[in-house]
Amino acid sequence: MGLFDKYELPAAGEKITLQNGKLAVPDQPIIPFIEGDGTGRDIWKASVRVFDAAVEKAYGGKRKIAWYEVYAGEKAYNTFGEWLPNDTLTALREYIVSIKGPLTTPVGGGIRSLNVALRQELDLYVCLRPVRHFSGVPSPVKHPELVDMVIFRENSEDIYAGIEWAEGTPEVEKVIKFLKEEMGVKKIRFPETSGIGIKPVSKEGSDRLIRAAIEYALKHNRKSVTIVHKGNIMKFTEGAFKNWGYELAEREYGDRVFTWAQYDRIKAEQGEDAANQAQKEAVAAGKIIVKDAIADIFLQQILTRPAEFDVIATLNLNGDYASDALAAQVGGIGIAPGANINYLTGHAVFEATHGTAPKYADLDKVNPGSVILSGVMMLEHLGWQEAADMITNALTKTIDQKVVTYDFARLMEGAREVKTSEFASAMIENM
Ligand SMILES: NC(=O)C1=CN([C@@H]2O[C@H](COP(=O)(O)OP(=O)(O)OC[C@H]3O[C@@H](n4cnc5c(N)ncnc54)[C@H](OP(=O)(O)O)[C@@H]3O)[C@@H](O)[C@H]2O)C=CC1
Ligand SMILES: O=C(O)CCC(=O)C(=O)O
Ligand SMILES: [Mg+2]
Repeated sequence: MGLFDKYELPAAGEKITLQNGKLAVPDQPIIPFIEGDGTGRDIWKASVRVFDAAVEKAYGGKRKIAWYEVYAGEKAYNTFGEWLPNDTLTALREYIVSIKGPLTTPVGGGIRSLNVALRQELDLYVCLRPVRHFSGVPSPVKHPELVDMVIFRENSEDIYAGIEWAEGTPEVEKVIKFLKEEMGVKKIRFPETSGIGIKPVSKEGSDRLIRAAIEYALKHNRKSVTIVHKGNIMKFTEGAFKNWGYELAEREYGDRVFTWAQYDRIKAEQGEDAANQAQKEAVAAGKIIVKDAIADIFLQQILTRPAEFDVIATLNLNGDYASDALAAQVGGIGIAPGANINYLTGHAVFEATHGTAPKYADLDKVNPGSVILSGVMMLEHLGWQEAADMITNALTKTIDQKVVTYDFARLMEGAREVKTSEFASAMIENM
């Protein structure tokens, strides 16, 4: 039997492979893409032209991406009668690096998130979302340039595991009975009418996420890693995440980090001045400060003192909220890129932070910037830095010319509002 049940094999290109833990990228790599639902369709059409133009210009035709369409969401359902065909998972595994548009998830019922399913099936345990300001991009805050953070969101656990039972079902009745009778739980306020959700958070899952964040901070000369959690309330999930983070930082990176757990120990033994002095010396020695913040105050402080935050390591739900909040500070979700990565297998699925924005679907209206910048992250992941830089420069230049889509135009003086496709064309002209 062939590789796929329903899909044809790619017509052109060669496979990316993993050799000695590193990606080996041929000049014509096969890269699967999922177009996405809703505005995903408008955005993909525009973005792919930008990617192809940049690669062509950067390498004079020597390199070219062999795009390979795979299906998920509405297009998959309409074509194959399945929301997430097995062939898609096979392709994403086989070809290692891919990119996707957003996929719709119904609220309160219906299918579970296909986006989350892809992350779980490929064990893409890091959701990496860099947030920084591009000059000229309109922002609701006075100093958007102070925001330069990289979110490491745990991508395989937490309430996104989808372990929940609906109110009124025999299943939830059974779970509530078990909790009351066998676990001594007395605090379910309305046991007759509750739905129940379960939040699994493991040491292994937390360790690998926090390790990836610290590795990133070391590699990119960042100043700090902040572990963001709600550990005062959820002690054995979010609180444990914080504790495991400090333990891992000291155990695996002892000579290259200084943690606030260390600070607290020094303070308890030798006083506050000694602790401050120890932290000062660590900073002077170029060590990374590993600290933590409770999620609610974190959301205030990223607004009031963004310069104090750098790399962020957090659990799945916190990371989801923080991503959209931080995106707003640097110009909105129209320009917020991301990647889902397994650093051990090399598998990576690049995708924007935003969703399908259905009210704008097929209007050729929305900002393609998030997917375009996700593509920049993908090109960097492939080691095609020249093409990546060409796109970033073209994006900056186009925005500087005040040629922007509706989301920026409504916040800018003297902007020329263009369609999704026109923005891509303007970028290509600016390369
Ligand atoms: N990874 C994924 O595939 C994700 C999927 N989703 C799914 O998407 C669907 C819709 O979710 P929703 O909560 O409405 O969030 P969306 O991110 O889809 O849209 C919310 C708002 O964000 C703005 N926006 C989104 N994309 C762009 C863009 N490219 N350019 C400019 N502005 C943009 C628009 O704001 P305005 O109206 O102010 O112009 C839009 O109304 C849901 O089914 C959800 O589950 C959500 C997030 C991620
Ligand atoms: O899967 C979805 O529909 C939403 C996911 C999401 O909001 C995210 O990953 O940021
Ligand atoms: Mg989200």
